[in-house]
Amino acid sequence: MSLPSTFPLLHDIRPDDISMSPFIVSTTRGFLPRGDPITKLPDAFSALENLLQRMPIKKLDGEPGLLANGKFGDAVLADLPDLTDVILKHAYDMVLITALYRDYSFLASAYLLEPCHERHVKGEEYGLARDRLPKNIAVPLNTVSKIAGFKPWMEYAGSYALYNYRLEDEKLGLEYDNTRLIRAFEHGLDPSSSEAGFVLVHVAMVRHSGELVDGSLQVIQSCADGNRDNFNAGLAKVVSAMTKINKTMNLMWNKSKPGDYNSFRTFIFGIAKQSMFPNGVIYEGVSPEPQFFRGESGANDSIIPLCDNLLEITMPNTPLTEILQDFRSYRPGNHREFLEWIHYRAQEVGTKTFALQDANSAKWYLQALDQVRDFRWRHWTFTREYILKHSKHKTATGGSPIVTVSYSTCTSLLLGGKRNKHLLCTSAVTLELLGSEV
Ligand code: HEM
Ligand SMILES: N[C@@H](CC(=O)c1ccccc1NC=O)C(=O)O
Repeated sequence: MSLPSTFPLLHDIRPDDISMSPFIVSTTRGFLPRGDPITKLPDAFSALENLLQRMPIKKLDGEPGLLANGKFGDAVLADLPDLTDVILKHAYDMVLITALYRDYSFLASAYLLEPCHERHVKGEEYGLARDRLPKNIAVPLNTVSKIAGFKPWMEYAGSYALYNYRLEDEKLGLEYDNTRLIRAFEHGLDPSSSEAGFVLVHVAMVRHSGELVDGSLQVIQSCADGNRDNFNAGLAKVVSAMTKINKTMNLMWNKSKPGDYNSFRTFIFGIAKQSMFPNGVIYEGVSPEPQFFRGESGANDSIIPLCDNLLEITMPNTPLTEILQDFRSYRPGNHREFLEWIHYRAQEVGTKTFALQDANSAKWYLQALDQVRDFRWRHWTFTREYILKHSKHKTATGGSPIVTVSYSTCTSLLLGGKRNKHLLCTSAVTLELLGSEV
């Protein structure tokens, strides 16, 4: 099959156009939304806004909120009308619908996982979560998810991470110190907290993905044209963007402390493959059948998959391959289409072969690979320091088995020599491998 030689990528991000999804890949904003998320809901949604502001363990004013003392579940049942009809009147406004998706997915996670949080703070295991999502959350969440094209459960891009930042001062843009969270479970409304740091470092990294997208397109196009100089310049942009992304990633250690991670992590688990939800969740008013969705995860970020696809880094077939395939459906539709297009076009034009035919191109290509290796090594150290050293829970938020299974078989399949292991494996596979080795 021959693919279109160009991808309909946005060069003009049209931040004020509310008829399009906020998540359209562009050469300027990369994988960030086209425009910064709206931070306060219109008055028609004041009951929802009010509940969200009262929800976090520490509210914006520093006082304890509803999750601090197990009062959130009762407040949901008492104070939240079913706003589905109001939502349907705004179905044309994709920017608002995406903000509502973020907000209802926060409510759903907080509501169902509140009992697990209560046990976790007492030093106990998570135990069972609530297993029924009440109609006043379930129906609106299902409605906005359908319109926005997300799963009706919190996602990385459309909710917790990439649609959850605001600028303290509009003029100062996306500089790290100028960003704040819109919604939080724990202490995240305090910008110096580990929850804020965790999310805002992701945003600060993805901020550099415009240059990565731009460079990737140039690599594909110039390879198809046989234009060596442009090809090298495209790879140089990829290296430049990835160098910035990796440097920013290193901020995580300072902005979000490993020992703090597990307290807000309770709220970002999924409802599939988790001991807290052995029978999934009934969405009241939506379906009598239990629902199962993976939790959000950086595995749904598009930076590393873009590099893998562009540079033709091949993935070995392991028990985790299927899980990683499944993660793909938890990305915004346009991110997914773009990654697929890069995947097939890179093979069609032969980026790797073209790079290795020339010493200068090969140098740039290897530098790009080295950035991917750098990312994956640091990512593994995050997993070790933030999760494995502090948690006995066997499954990561996205539902991959983090510490249990012995992956020795796939280790030998994958590695084919220790030196290239971080390059060959996806991050999730890498951590499994190293988890069983280190
Ligand atoms: C303290 C910081 C982090 C921790 C503890 C962490 C942890 C994890 C874990 C446990 C997984 C396994 C997947 C699952 O089941 O959920 C994962 C996957 C992944 N994470 Fe992270 N992560 C962190 C930061 C990041 C950042 C900053 C990014 C990039 C923006 C990222 C990108 C990825 C990717 C791309 C995957 C796997 C998908 C693949 O390799 O194809 N992570 N992470
Ligand atoms: N899978 C991780 C969480 C995680 O990965 C994540 C969750 C929300 C936003 C970004 C994330 N980043 C990294 O992979 C975990 O199990 O803790």
